[in-house]
Amino acid sequence: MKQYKMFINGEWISSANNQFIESLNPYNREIWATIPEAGKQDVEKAIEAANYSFHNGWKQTSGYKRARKMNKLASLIEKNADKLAEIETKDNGKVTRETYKQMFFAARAYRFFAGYADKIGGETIPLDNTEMFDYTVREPIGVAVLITSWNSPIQLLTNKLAPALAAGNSVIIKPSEHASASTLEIMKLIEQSDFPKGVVNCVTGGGEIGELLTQSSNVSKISFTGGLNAARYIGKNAAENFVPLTLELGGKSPNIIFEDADLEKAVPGAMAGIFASSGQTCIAGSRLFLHESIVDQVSKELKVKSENIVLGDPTDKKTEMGPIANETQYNSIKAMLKETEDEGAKILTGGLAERKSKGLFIHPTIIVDSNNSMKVAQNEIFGPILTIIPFKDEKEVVQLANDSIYGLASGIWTQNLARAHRVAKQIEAGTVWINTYRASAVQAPFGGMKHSGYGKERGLHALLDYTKVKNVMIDLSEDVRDPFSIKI
Ligand SMILES: NC(=O)C1=CN([C@@H]2O[C@H](COP(=O)(O)OP(=O)(O)OC[C@H]3O[C@@H](n4cnc5c(N)ncnc54)[C@H](OP(=O)(O)O)[C@@H]3O)[C@@H](O)[C@H]2O)C=CC1
Ligand SMILES: CCCCCC/C=C/C(=O)O
Repeated sequence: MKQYKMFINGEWISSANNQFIESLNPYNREIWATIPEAGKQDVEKAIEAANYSFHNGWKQTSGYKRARKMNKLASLIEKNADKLAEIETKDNGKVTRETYKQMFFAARAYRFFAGYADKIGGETIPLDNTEMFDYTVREPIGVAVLITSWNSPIQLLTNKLAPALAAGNSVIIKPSEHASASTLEIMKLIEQSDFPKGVVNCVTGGGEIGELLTQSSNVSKISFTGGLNAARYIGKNAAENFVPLTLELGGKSPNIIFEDADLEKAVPGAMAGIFASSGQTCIAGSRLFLHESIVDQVSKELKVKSENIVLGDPTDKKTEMGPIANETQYNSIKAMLKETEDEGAKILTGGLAERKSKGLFIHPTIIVDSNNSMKVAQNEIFGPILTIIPFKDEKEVVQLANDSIYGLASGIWTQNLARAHRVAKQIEAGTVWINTYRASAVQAPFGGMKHSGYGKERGLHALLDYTKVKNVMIDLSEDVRDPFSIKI
């Protein structure tokens, strides 16, 4: 049994009250590691360490020096990709064919943001009064709290940590209690990358630890990936202390296939949208809108293909879908499937079939005879459940696609260029994929609209979200000013 420790102020520590959480492998349902369960004392220690490091050196460190450490971290991630992928898979059941690739994507992100670290400049601003000189500087915000979910711990962490460090902030990380191990493995690499102690801290434990962190008046930025309920608490806490917030929340993303689409590409695209990661991804294309003329053909193809998906050991390269990441999520998916049947929608394939192995498996499931108002089409399931909804024309499908509280991602499949742009313009979502789905790039800003959150991760937008702008105005004239009137 592996016994992890937390990383606070450059030291590896157990929780002050010696409590811990057990980590369960969702494939064999064996407890394989223990993680410290932090208490108030540990949280306070992390906040103090992060503030001390920020004010005593880190905020004055040059971008070039920050970049060198980040590039070192990137190389270490690449070197340890196998091990990191294996640990992440053990913790959340995501297939290693994806987790392994994600490690190189993470390394790429650290390099991308490292490239920006020594280029965070300001602007000189021409004023109406030409005897005044005005410029801006971008400064790090201070101590950032980074809270992540269990579905892709390293990727979600990287989306936050890379821009936060590039901009010169100190951080306190709180991974999900369901999958903290890979984040703690990253802390080992942080230690080897020569970041000053206290710049990167990681406290582990449940939601109450996140609550304590976000209630603190000694943090200056919060970035959260998770669900709506926790986001509401965090939003209130952030508002109490006027702390800027980035929220990456859920989705119920529309994937639209028009009658003129190249179905050879669109069908695997629809599958990538919902069955990759066993559907446990915020960008899941869980609502598949099919033009009425292709519903029968595409449904049949999807049924056959999804019944051939290889479920099994997530560490086996041949496995396409691993287990559901944890018992809570597994039970929540099962409850939603039951509700779907009660609502009168039909399960074309998959559903609540008994699992043959010990693991927490849910078969790839396709729902038909449903409409966009049903709960299965409105509630985020975070599992391999695809709802097929027919549509008549462009106008109707845009209205249906936007009829959701969420606005994270979307897909459009068509060979008509004008239609692709027209629909992209009308869709209320932070990401629109055209003739692809679940494609990723470190340069492209990612983040939701509506209840999917606000703020951006990845790309230059993410970096700027970890900076604050200061304006400096200098009077170059020899004038003695009128004290009782504004100077313009
Ligand atoms: N937009 C995006 O980029 C992504 C969004 N998500 C969304 O995340 C959700 C699923 O993740 P899940 O982990 O179950 O979500 P939760 O909101 O339950 O948890 C997310 C993180 O927040 C912590 N947390 C829980 N309650 C609080 C609180 N009151 N204050 C501070 N922190 C808290 C959790 O701790 P703990 O788990 O230890 O209790 C965890 O670390 C889905 O809605 C999904 O769509 C997921 C991936 C990507
Ligand atoms: C443009 C894609 C960004 C995805 C960020 C979070 C998703 C995690 C996952 O799919 O596992």
